[in-house]
Amino acid sequence: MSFKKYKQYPIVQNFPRKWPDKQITQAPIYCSVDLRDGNQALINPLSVEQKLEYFHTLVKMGFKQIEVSYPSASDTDFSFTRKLIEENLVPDDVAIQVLIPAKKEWIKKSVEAMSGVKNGIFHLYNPTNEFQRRVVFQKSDEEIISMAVESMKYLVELTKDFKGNVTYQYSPESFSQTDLEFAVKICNEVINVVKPTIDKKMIINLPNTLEACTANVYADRIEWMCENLHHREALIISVHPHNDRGTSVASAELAVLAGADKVEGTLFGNGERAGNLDLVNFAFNIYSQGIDAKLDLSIIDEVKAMYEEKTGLIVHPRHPFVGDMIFTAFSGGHQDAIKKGMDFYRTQNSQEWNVPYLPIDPKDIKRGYEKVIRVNSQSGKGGASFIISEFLGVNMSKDEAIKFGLVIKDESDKLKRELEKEEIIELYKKLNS
Ligand SMILES: CC(=O)SCCNC(=O)CCNC(=O)[C@H](O)C(C)(C)COP(=O)(O)OP(=O)(O)OC[C@H]1O[C@@H](n2cnc3c(N)ncnc32)[C@H](O)[C@@H]1OP(=O)(O)O
Ligand SMILES: CC(C)C(=O)C(=O)O
Repeated sequence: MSFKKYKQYPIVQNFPRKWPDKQITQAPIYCSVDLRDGNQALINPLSVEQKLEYFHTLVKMGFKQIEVSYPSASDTDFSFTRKLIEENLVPDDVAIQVLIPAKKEWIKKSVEAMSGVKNGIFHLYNPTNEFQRRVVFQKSDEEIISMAVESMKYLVELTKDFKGNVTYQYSPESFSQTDLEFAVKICNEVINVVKPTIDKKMIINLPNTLEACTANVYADRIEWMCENLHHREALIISVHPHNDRGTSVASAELAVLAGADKVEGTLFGNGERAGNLDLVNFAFNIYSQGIDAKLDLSIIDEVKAMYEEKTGLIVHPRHPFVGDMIFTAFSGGHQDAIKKGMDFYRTQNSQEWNVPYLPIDPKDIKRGYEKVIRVNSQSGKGGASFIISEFLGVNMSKDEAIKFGLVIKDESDKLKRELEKEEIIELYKKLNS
């Protein structure tokens, strides 16, 4: 094992960045790529029926852009796209997106899959980083650019008679490892083919295909691209962060500050390797800043159950905002502050959530308060007295709470486990009978 075989990611030199002084003030456009990028990372990709149930959940949550398939990958992906269109299963305000590699036969197949679509996003991609240009594709820079340009021309030609709304999206795939000069050159050539206008925009998606830099560097790269792309006013800039360094949420947030209008990601971050951007985490971050997240996050436990069932993956109990243990405190200091904070919130009838250690009100996602305070030998008087006041309606004096807290701590330490709410109530009743 040697760190010497890795090299440091280049920063954007002498760049007068503006994004550090900005704040997120509204939710960006979300695009769920669960049914494509998430799907291609599953041990067993989803069936048509499973995709359909998943799709309905995404629609129910409020997603307006959903990448539904890679139509040239499999019969399942092709048939699912056809089913959505032929059976009119896509609401009018939802656009479906398909991923298309830059090869004629695959473009043709993808266009066939989208025939009759009401709102379609045709997402063309080819890898652009130097290593892939030279080693994987063995093409010159001009040939790689020509691959993108000719493919986009072919795509535009094949879709020119479509009656529905057609939007083109281009990704310089592996943008994360592509030098900026080349990335902007290839994107500008593709933009020249589509000729977007303010009224008919195209999407340029700048993926962090392999996350290898800190979030601030990704933001610099996005802002640099925004400043150097032609016809910025006619573009929707999209980002597609992966999570190889575990910082995809930060990358997405800073990229939005840097000018991104759209973010692509998946529920709970499923995706290749360490995953895609976790859109649930991202949206809750927005919500907990007092901004409309533009997704129905109140049904997240229902969504989580669907996700775990379909993907066979488990959402970690400490997953931000939604894990099973996310609103639970065992330690005395935290419990004491939570109890005092909750009492204050209720008695003052406060409109502003400001309870220590609880980033949001568990009730927002239809969770009760019973899991907020759980008692073991790390707990103090606050935990036990919270249980007694919350579930027995008895408010102990401070002295009484101190004594009772010690009884509970000893009992839990002796049993070497957490005490259930019922056990605590039982002990309280016994001591007071
Ligand atoms: C970062 C991302 O997520 S990109 C999306 C990646 N997703 C997927 O690949 C899932 C779906 N893919 C598939 O089902 C298959 O790879 C197919 C159907 C596209 C191609 O299958 P095959 O013809 O067997 O090719 P295979 O998978 O071995 O290799 C990929 C080939 O496509 C080429 N290729 C890869 N990406 C692209 C692209 N965007 N445009 C054009 N060609 C491409 C590769 O250079 C390679 O070409 P070669 O066979 O001439 O060497
Ligand atoms: C096709 C592109 C957007 C992709 O999935 C990636 O680069 O991760």
